[in-house]
Amino acid sequence: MINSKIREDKLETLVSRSAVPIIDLAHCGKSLVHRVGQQLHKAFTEKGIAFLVNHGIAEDKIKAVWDQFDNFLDLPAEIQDRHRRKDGVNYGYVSPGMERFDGSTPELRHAYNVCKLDEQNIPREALPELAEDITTLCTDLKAMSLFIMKAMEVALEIPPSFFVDKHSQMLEGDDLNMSTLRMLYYPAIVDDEPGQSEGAIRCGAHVDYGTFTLLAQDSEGGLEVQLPGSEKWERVGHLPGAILINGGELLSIWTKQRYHALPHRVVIPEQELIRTRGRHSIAYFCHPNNSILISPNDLLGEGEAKSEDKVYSAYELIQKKFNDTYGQRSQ
Ligand SMILES: O=C(O)CCC(=O)C(=O)O
Ligand SMILES: [Fe+2]
Repeated sequence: MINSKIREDKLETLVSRSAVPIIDLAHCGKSLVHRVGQQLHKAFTEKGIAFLVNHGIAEDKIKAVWDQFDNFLDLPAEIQDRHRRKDGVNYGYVSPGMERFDGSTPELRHAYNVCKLDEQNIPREALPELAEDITTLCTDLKAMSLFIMKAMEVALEIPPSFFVDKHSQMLEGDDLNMSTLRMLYYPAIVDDEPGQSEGAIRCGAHVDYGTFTLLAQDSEGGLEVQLPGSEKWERVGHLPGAILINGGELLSIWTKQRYHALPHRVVIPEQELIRTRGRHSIAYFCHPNNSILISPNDLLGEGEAKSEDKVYSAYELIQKKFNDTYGQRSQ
């Protein structure tokens, strides 16, 4: 009996194989922005993913937001309904089954998107502490994103502020910029419950749409990625306290695919014990301002030929993606 259960400590992960680059954001010695830039450049070109450690965002701040999202999910349905994501906007509550990343399989997860720190985006009235905790975390993640952009500018040898200027309206509202803090809760899997059949998924395979994503996940596991050049799904694993960064599609277009947009998904854990527990994560999706034109010719390397492809704005590119994900349901 015991043999039929897969033990967590026996599972091979990218963390257990030391296959994910780890980037230390603590300042020591050489100029921080240069070192981080070089390490990010290597990580984005070779793997599309890295762990950021010593990033200065206390674990308590992240846990506080997870706890507050649990409180939201305990609210009466009529209060939750008032905060549902509506047609044409990105902020608000998305209940299980509303998103379909692969176009067909519904996601078994609760999500709450925040694109601006105001009453409309955050259920402040229902949960004043949630508003406070989200505001603190958003401020930290935004600052961290801006630092990462500066490091990327140095590594790519492009004009200072190239990225920072194009992301100047992060968290000023989805009408200006689609950057989003997304709280996520994947409920425990109860076998035999309708909708949790074979083929069910916590989050279907996709690449993130924007510039890059910062992801804080708990220790429950389930996140899998396809590393560049491979179709094999590999478990990421858990590095305590680390924040994961993965490249998005816009960054990949911008860099003429030199930086990878990493396919990823969240599966239902194989281990019986773990699947009966819920999983929390928080993603901060970093996007350029909606009006920015994303041209692969902006960052041409020496001697590289110009692309003749049609140039779209960040807004046009993301709308196309949203239509694929939410289908006719909410977009
Ligand atoms: O929950 C996670 O770990 C990943 C979520 C994700 O990839 C997404 O929402 O885009
Ligand atoms: Fe994602």
